[in-house]
Amino acid sequence: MQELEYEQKRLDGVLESIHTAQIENEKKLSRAAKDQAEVDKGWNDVRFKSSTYSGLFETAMSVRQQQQMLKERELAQNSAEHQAEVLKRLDQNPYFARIDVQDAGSDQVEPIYIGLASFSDKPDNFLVYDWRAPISSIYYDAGLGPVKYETPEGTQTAEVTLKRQFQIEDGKIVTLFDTDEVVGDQMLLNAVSGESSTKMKSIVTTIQREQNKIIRNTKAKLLFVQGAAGSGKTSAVLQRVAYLLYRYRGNLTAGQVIMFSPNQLFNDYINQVLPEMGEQNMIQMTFYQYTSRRLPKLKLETLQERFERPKTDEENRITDLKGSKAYFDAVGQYAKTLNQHGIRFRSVKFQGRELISKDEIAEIYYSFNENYSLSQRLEVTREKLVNKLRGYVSSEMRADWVEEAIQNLSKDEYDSLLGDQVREFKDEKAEYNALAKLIVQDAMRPVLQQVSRTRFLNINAQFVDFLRKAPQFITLADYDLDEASWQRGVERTLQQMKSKRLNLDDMTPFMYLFDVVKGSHGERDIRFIFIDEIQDYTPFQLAFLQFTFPKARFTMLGDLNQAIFTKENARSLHRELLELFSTEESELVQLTQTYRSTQQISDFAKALLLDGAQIDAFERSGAKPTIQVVDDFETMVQSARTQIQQTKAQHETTAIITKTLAEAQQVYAVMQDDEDVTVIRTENQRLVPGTLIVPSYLAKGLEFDAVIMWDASEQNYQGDDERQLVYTIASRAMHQLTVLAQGKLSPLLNVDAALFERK
Ligand SMILES: Nc1ncnc2c1ncn2[C@@H]1O[C@H](COP(=O)(O)OP(=O)(O)OP(=O)(O)O)[C@@H](O)[C@H]1O
Repeated sequence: MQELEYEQKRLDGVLESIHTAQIENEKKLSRAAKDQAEVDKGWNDVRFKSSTYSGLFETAMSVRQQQQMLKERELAQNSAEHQAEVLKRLDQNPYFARIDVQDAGSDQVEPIYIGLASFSDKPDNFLVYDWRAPISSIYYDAGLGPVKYETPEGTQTAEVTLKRQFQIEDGKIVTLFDTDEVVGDQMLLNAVSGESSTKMKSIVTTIQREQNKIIRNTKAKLLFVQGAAGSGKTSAVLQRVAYLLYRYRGNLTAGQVIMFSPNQLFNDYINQVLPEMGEQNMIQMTFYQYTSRRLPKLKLETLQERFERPKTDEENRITDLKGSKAYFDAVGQYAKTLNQHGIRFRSVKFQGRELISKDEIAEIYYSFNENYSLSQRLEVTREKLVNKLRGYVSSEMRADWVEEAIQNLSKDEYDSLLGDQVREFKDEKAEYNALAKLIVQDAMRPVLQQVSRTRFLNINAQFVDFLRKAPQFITLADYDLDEASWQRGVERTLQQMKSKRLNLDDMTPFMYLFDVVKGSHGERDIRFIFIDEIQDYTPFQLAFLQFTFPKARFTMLGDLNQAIFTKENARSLHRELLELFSTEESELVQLTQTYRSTQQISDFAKALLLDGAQIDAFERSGAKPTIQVVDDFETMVQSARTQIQQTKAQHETTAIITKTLAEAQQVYAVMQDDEDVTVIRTENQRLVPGTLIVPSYLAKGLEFDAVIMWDASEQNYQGDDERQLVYTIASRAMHQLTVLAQGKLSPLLNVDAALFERK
């Protein structure tokens, strides 16, 4: 009790200091606002003198001065504003843990209080340490006793004599307990027994040791995290972003960090975590969005198409080939041949007439010696073409259309054409020439622009040429394919391209070829790339991302058991990754403990896998999953309704996860008049509270209190390659899992009868 009193007193003191700091900061803010007003007033004194050179110079100088002042004020204001936010957050919850640490060589034991941000009332007197500070790492890493922790100056040894955890609400300590474990199980239990919500939560107070390793790793060029469903991969990685922004503050901005996520719904699900921790959000994208940004004119197949479109065996084998690293290398080899011959151009046209033919462009392109790279060739070709076009201006000035245009000029058009130019001409001819030149230059501007944007490259034709020749650069037989089957595949791609569409299989190679031909050096200012659900990427895509972000460190998270798009190929992914990144630069972290689901659900989900050995359930008890096999659709609906009512009574929410979108629509059609039911049709929707009906491929990464797996019948889930899908669906459930099936249960759900209840 004494301890509680002591801690409450200390807390009161800290809160008081926070309030004092808030008042000080308020003053700063209003001072900054006042200064701002003065700067604004200053603009009125900036005289725009533009008739003379010295006048212009003077104006520029005073503008520059104003800008400088503006910048300083803005900086002051921003930091004061930022500080206001930090203080507000600290006021709500100043800290969540205390560790007592005695550094080696020191005779003092120092209590360290850990919170979401650092706070000191005077220089070097830290009342709260940021959870990302080097010393805070101890809290997550070790129990009592001797410890080591990393500091910018090197490894430090110390002794931990106390670990204490707090829950603080409205300025009062509601719970306090001491522990000798890493992060006490009780605290973790409290954290994970909560209900699901439409937004992911931060795990800052209960980060586990293995997770902490992921969060604080700064060495690896490739950090590969293999973790079971619900093992906190995504949670840990969001903390990692926050950590990196802190660790490299001043040198790293949120705009230099990109997170590739599986779908938009997931983006929406995680986008509160960083702002709630007081950090800016990183750039979040799906690979789909990335490609559409790069190639807006080509439409990539949607997730639904990728998941549901039936494919023949031959198509599947082609897909395998196109996802391989060997195919990536094939693009590179093909591109090399373009140094000698074979580049495809489009002629440069003006008003429908061909000004420079393809052959002419090719002649220029290949007129440079073999030491030129593709990008240098393109660069000098572009320059030559621009010069050539400039040369056309004088011949074009004599064209009939120009004469006609001049004759038809109205007074206004005449004025705006000449703009600021002096209007005194020697004679009529000089006037005519001046006008003609301006008219032709105007008309040609778009052509010049196209040339400078290298539109004369015919990338579509180039890509088709590559597809046709690819068998020269890759061994088809390795993929059980022959020339004829390959060429049939090429025809299918061609058909798609006619309607400006591409599959993901083709889209990435297309972008890569485009980049290589243009000599792109990638997006070099991006420093960290995070890829969630890595198992759904192909080695080709990963090699491409590495090429695109050459300066970035990669963190890849995945669960090979949830490979619902790439299926069995995902198994070799890690090996292939090690070919992209050298072994010394890569680190693999495995997370085996799952936190999302109750022990009963985890055990059941694990049994669905053939080799689910490396999954440890967290000890949290709940009801066993139920399996109910019924005769018809109506009874399935009935059972679902009963389950939803039960979950609702406990203030929890249910998701019905169907295999396909069509099924989701079908279920929605009969349930739409029930209370609070929403169907998720596309990834661009938002998650809302209430009952959700979601197709499986959109449920990736999400979690729900209760999950109803819809129609797990033999008819619906047949092949062994759907095992991972079944596992992914089952592992979305936190407290309750209900499997419904119509007719006969899928053999994929044949697990030990002790693991579930049959209804
Ligand atoms: N250290 C932790 N403390 C508290 N809760 C945690 C911790 N780690 C994970 N969780 C909780 O476990 C659940 C699953 O975490 P998360 O979604 O990050 O897992 P995941 O590995 O990305 O899962 P999946 O692969 O299935 O998408 C979340 O509710 C998360 O809050």
